[in-house]
Amino acid sequence: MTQLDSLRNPEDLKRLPAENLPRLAAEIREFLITEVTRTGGHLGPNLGVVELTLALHRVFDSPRDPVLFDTGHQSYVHKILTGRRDFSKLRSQGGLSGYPSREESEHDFIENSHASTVLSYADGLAKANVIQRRSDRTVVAVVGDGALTGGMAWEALNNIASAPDRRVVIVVNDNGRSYSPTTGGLADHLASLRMTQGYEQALDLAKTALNRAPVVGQPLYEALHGLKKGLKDAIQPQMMFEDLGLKYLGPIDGHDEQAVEKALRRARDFGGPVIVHCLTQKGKGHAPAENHEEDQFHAIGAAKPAPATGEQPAPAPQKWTKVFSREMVALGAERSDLVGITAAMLHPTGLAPFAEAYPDRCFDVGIAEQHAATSATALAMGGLHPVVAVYATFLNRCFDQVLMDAALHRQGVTFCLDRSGVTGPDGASHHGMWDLSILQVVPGLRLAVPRDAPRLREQLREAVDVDDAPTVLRYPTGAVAPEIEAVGRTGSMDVLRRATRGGQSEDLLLVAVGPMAQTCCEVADRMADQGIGVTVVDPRWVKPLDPVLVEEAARHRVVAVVEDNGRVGAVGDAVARALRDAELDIPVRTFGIEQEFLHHAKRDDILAELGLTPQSLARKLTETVSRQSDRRAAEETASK
Ligand SMILES: Cc1ncc(C[n+]2csc(CCOP(=O)(O)OP(=O)(O)O)c2C)c(N)n1
Ligand SMILES: CC(=O)[C@@H](O)[C@H](O)COP(=O)(O)O
Ligand SMILES: [Mg+2]
Repeated sequence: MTQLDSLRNPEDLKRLPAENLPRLAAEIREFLITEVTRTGGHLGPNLGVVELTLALHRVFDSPRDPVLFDTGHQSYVHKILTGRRDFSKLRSQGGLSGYPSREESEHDFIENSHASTVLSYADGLAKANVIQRRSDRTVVAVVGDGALTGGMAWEALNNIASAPDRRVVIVVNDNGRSYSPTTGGLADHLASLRMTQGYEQALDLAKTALNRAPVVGQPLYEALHGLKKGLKDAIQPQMMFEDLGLKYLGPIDGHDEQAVEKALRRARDFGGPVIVHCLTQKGKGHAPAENHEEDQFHAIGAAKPAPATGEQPAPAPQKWTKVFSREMVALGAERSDLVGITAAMLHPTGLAPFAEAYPDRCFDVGIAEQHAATSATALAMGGLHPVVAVYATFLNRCFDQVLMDAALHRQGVTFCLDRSGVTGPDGASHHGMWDLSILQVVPGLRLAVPRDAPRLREQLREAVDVDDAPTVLRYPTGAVAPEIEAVGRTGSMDVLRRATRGGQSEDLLLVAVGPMAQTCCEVADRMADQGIGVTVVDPRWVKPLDPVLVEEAARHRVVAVVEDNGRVGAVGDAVARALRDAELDIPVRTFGIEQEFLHHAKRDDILAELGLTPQSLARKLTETVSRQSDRRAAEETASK
């Protein structure tokens, strides 16, 4: 039986002799490498917190002492130690979430995978403990060096530091990386702390060596020590936190489980807010991850089945991100005013090649979308055209900045939202199902949803040519959709299928939003087989809607809109409002994501569950057209 097999809960862990822990850590690493390599997931971050999580659950009493994780992608070890070891369907339908899940365990608190929130939760829970006189409980928050570059973290620190009676232990999991090396002044500061620790070790080595050296040894060591003291004073590494009123312990080797335990016990017994600064390595213990320069296996895909003997592996499909990435590099050569901005996701958003080609024109602001949006507004005011590349779900973080900075000041900022719509394995807080709704209310903002690669290229160019309003493009995760050429264009709207019956009044106008064009064309083909005339259009720019869409609708009996976004307040509602404003009494059906938090599963499986498939849509719309025809026939009969 392995050590891991003997563990059922944190109590079992607490009873383990310390000398057993290195072997347990090795077993956990082996488990993570085996399981996550097969399923895909955040292997690197979790390999980096094995000893740290062991120490957390040996020192604190979860869930009485809530153990909170920022972003939550590094909570696999926490799950293993709290009785969840079936990783067979990790991040898949019916399997474990890749983040903490309140439904899964009483030991889990934060399901939101948006970074930089954990300290706010810690502050709130600590206040609740004081008010409810739970003075013997400690709130523990694990926050990464990347998450600490988010503004919310400092709002929370400001509050946590203001009350010395609140028992909060902040564990800074400092591996020097978000995906790429963490950027910014804070990152430099943390680096200086790491250096301090490096100096401590170097000095210890020097002391040992020099003490052996006759005569010159001791004086030389004193000189070195003076240098280090001076350097330490000069950098004042821990002073920043202590000046805030937070006790600082560290830096500590985050892979020395006993050292972390010792520091955590000190922090717990301190009885007030304490920072325990742990130095860790992303991907620790797995050389391919440790040596992976781009992101140390921050998030890996599921292992692909080996091709049958003799077969060549299928070429990887082109991704939406790659199309954006290449067009940005091309545009960067044509436009010296183009600048790129990322919120700590240079590679995942595809801006890395642009940064490589134009290093002075690309900025990684850290996990700070709000700062990204407002500093982009100022870059535009300064005569440049910024392109802010973020995941669609993270745009929520800077909605006010889009509204009250970029739009209010009518500045030409282009936001490119990758991973829009249903994403899949990252669950509720990662699906990009909000932007088509929330952006509808932003005055002057223009919103494009390209249906395929040529349109992404075309509309990115159209967007960066707009210098008096924010523009937004949004596209999904994964492989780019097949190209669909228009059979005509009226205004800025592409016609993809013209109803076959011709004549004044066609059965159905199907408005395809972006990549849903492929599904809508299949719907039209299915319905044509039933003798139903369907026109399919792609508005391309869904805000503002081109008036030609209303004119086209007037020639149809039913209008339907299909979009990969929450239904409420999105494009479907905008089309319905435009028809009402034109006093057109035509029924409008809107198809999209019901306004609920979606679980984790494969994108295609979720789209099928939502009924956003050709089969389901054709069936529903055939019924709608039939009911509308019957209604019209009845009205005609009644009017005779
Ligand atoms: C608001 C927000 N923006 C971007 C992301 C994408 N993201 C997920 S993890 C991560 C890096 C986190 O770095 P760190 O906090 O240091 O944790 P580590 O992965 O190093 O353990 C980022 C940028 C996010 N989850 N939330
Ligand atoms: C935790 C987080 O926000 C990211 O690591 C995310 O899981 C990556 O998603 P992609 O795999 O779509 O890049
Ligand atoms: Mg980090």
